[in-house]
Amino acid sequence: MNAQLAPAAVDTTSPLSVAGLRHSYPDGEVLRGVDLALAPGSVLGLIGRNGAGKSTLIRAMLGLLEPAAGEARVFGQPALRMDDQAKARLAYVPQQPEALGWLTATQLLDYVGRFYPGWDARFAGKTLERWKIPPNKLLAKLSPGERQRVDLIRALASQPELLVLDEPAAALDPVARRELLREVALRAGESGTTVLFSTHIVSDLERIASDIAFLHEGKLLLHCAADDTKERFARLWLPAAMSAAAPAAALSRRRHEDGSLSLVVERDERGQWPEASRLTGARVDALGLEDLFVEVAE
Ligand SMILES: Nc1ncnc2c1ncn2[C@@H]1O[C@H](COP(=O)(O)OP(=O)(O)OP(=O)(O)O)[C@@H](O)[C@H]1O
Repeated sequence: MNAQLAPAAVDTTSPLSVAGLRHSYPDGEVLRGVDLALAPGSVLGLIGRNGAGKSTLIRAMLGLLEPAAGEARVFGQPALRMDDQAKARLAYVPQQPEALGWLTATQLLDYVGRFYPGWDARFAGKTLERWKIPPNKLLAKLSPGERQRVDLIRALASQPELLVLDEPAAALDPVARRELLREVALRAGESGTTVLFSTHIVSDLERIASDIAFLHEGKLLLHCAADDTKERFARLWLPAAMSAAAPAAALSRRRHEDGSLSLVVERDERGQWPEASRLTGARVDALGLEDLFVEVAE
């Protein structure tokens, strides 16, 4: 478990990792020192509010953007200088579909399939049908959801070892979203595919993520096993008279109109809640993932 991660050296055994990543746009700093390494076969859900920097982080992790500082590695290689073999082992679906609007879905899939040794043409054909994509319509004329589904089919049919999806559910209806999540979970379970997906839909995380990373104001606030969150974090409520006893280390702190305090707290290394929770009148409430996200992101 890592809350407020300390800077780390890049992990060369991880399929995808970054250390000390910083990046700024003219409007200001977006990533302020991110360290993150995916375990092989894990499904990491990257969550954060709109504009938190998720897409920027993903692009930097894949070498599509040169960060101001820090290092990203894919299969142990520097992301900015990945060789073709490494590129063929990964699939990335960006939030915005790539151009190529003059091709039909069938043409696109036939074309890109040639570049991947493990291309599963049968899966591509069957899924086009199952996901009801008009195979012979120009991509430019498809709806955003249909277009996104073509990109997802393209990513999955290449049978990647590493699958990176930036807001994969953004343009999908609930049925398509559920199908996609099922497919991703299947890949991770059966083929050991390592998956990174960004989202702000907490229920998607709960469905398939083995790990979650929470990006907030350019930093990773949490990075832990998804199942751990209920055990490790809670909301501590202290009446006004006890607010001076509030622990200094809290992931969030909110003062109510009556002077009472709500804090998101974490168990210490001995598994104990902060001392203030044992004061008479203090209350510790369990926090679901959605509550945790809302409390900390506010
Ligand atoms: N090319 C760019 N030039 C300037 N600013 C940018 C650029 N790309 C992103 N930004 C800014 O950087 C911040 C982070 O953007 P980013 O797209 O990485 O966030 P995000 O977490 O993926 O957001 P969302 O959930 O809304 O997709 C935003 O404030 C955005 O306006």
